[in-house]
Amino acid sequence: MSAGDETTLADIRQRIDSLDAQIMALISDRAACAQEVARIKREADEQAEFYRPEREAQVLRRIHQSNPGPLDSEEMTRLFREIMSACLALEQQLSVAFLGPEGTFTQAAALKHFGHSVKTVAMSAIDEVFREVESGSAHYGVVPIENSTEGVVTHTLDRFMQSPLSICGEVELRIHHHLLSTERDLAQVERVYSHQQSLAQCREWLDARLSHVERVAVSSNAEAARRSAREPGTAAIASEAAAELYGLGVLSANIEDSPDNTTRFLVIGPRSSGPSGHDKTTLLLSARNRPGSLFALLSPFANHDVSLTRIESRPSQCVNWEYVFFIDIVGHAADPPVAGALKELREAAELVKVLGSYPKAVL
Ligand SMILES: C=C(O[C@@H]1C=C(C(=O)O)C=C[C@H]1O)C(=O)O
Repeated sequence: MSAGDETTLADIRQRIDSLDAQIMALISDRAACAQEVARIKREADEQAEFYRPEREAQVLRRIHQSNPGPLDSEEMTRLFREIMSACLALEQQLSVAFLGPEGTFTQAAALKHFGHSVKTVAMSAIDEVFREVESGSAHYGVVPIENSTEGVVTHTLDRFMQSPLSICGEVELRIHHHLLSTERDLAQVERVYSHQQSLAQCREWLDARLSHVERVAVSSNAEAARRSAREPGTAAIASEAAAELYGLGVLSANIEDSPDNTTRFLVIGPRSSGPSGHDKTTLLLSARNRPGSLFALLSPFANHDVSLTRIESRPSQCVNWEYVFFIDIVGHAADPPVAGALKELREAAELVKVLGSYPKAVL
């Protein structure tokens, strides 16, 4: 490097220092605005809602769409996710219950959705996450819904049948599995712990690289990491967060057989979200037990041009009805086409429960 390069570097670093000072001043201005918003909300209503998922989704969408580069839009949006999280924490420190233990993918989903300025509280079962939010001990909860890793979808769906809570958000998370261990060498690994689903999702890799090694299924990936940390000669298949938390090294990264393995989570809270412009609605429906009843449930959506993105049937836990249907549709319950479909549906169905309208996941 020449003396000229050194001078240029010094100049650029000086510019970076000055930009950092400006960024800090701007973030502080933004934080002061959030405090002002909090004051106004508190004055208007003692039980004020500080967290506004629809507003946050709109802010993040705007950032995602208007990012000029060179930073990737996802990266820029993540930075703003954290700025907003810190601003909201000035208004109110949120507590978010999640399906634990510490280091699970559900915790990663909670932090992805709310940012790192919330307090996450580990629960040992989905039912406990619901109860923690129902009792008001936690403000919000995060539970897996379409989960290729923990295999608990039906549990979450069934719990909605008896819960007064609403869905106020969704989170999508790319699932990467890593082989974690305190050992430095694959040859030292004699046993691998993980959740049964994760073992299945890494089967080809395990067959190729660790075919001789015992595979032991445990209750969660985080539990696998916890055990492996205490037992020499073992490894766990789990997330990067679990590696950090339990002091394990990454022996081999991204060992999942299918690289685009995504899991969806729901955010549950006392009420659903306001309209953000790009929303989804989840409904719980049951039909009268007679021929053509499923058709009667679905035709109102077609009549009002509302798209269905998912339909799931579950045995009802009631004597009156045989099955209930969980249906995801595009749009907010307050959007005219959805409102029209719901009105028509209420005449045809035995039960129509709007589990929640919420912004489509931005990140
Ligand atoms: C500032 C507000 O409150 C919270 C913080 C937000 C932010 O920092 O941008 C956005 C929505 C709310 O969760 C608001 O309601 O506008």
